[in-house]
Amino acid sequence: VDLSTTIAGVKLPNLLLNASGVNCRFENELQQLVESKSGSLITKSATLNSREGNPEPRYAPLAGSIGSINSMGLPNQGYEYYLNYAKNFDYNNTAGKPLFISLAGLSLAENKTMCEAFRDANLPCVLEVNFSCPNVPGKPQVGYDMEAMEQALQVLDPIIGRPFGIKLPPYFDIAHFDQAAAIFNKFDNVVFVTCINSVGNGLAIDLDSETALIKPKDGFGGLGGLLVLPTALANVNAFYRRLKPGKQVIGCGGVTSGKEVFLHILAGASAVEIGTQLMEEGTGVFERVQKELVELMTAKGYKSVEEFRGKVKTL
Ligand SMILES: CC(C)(C)CCc1c(C(=O)O)[nH]c(=O)[nH]c1=O
Repeated sequence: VDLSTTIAGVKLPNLLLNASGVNCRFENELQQLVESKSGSLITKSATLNSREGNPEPRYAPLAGSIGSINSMGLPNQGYEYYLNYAKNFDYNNTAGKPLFISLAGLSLAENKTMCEAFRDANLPCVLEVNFSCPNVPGKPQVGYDMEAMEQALQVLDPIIGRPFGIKLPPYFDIAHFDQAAAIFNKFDNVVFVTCINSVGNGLAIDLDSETALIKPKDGFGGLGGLLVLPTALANVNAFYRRLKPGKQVIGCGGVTSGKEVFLHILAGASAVEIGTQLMEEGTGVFERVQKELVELMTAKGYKSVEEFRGKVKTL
């Protein structure tokens, strides 16, 4: 069974990787991913300067293993740490794993500086710009501001100057799928979108203590895990149907087993990320999920993901 795939011109030995933000802030965590059965790895979204992030508790699993909530606040080592990691990365590593770099500038100027630095370094890593990053205070995140998103791409696309991707928040209105896809179709270097980032501003409350689970933002935080699966599949399929040929979708959201990876591929995903389940289970999740996916594909008679990618049937 062939689980390999190619994204932005780089070959992933298998289509599984971590969701940016989980197990990928520090070099030792990234090394664990290199040594795991993932097909590639992505770094924690970087800002210009290093950040400690929000006060803890800032992540919590939800009761009944239905998902997670987080308001990490972009804790990261600053973009130069990840640039240096990318410079020293062994691109010919035994597993042949490519490296993805996530950037989340707190302003367009920050994103410009970081993209220029990566361009000048001319490394084989693939950039993913996190559009869930905040915009002007009081305005919605860039991903929810179509004008700001297009303007950001008009500035960043020529600077990045080669194939890159965008991490997107979930959309819930068909008109937003149409508007966002129309924007991405204008930029030839935008070769993939990663759907979805966490479902924004949920509130998880503990019944016994009558208290929010996490400290930042009065307990408001992004939702992940199984509970976001249908929203993730919809976003993957909406962009799969709307993006020009040659552009791909990386699926993220709700993956706990081989079953959900299969569904993401059926919806149109070319690669699939694991966040909450990786946080809860550790990097062994990649071997388990890969085995389950192979068993499922074999039971269904599929030898490669191409045979069923995007082939979700409708009634
Ligand atoms: C939410 C932001 C802090 C603006 C960006 C970083 C981020 C975070 C985070 O660092 O809180 N958590 C997520 O689930 N997704 C993200 O993209």
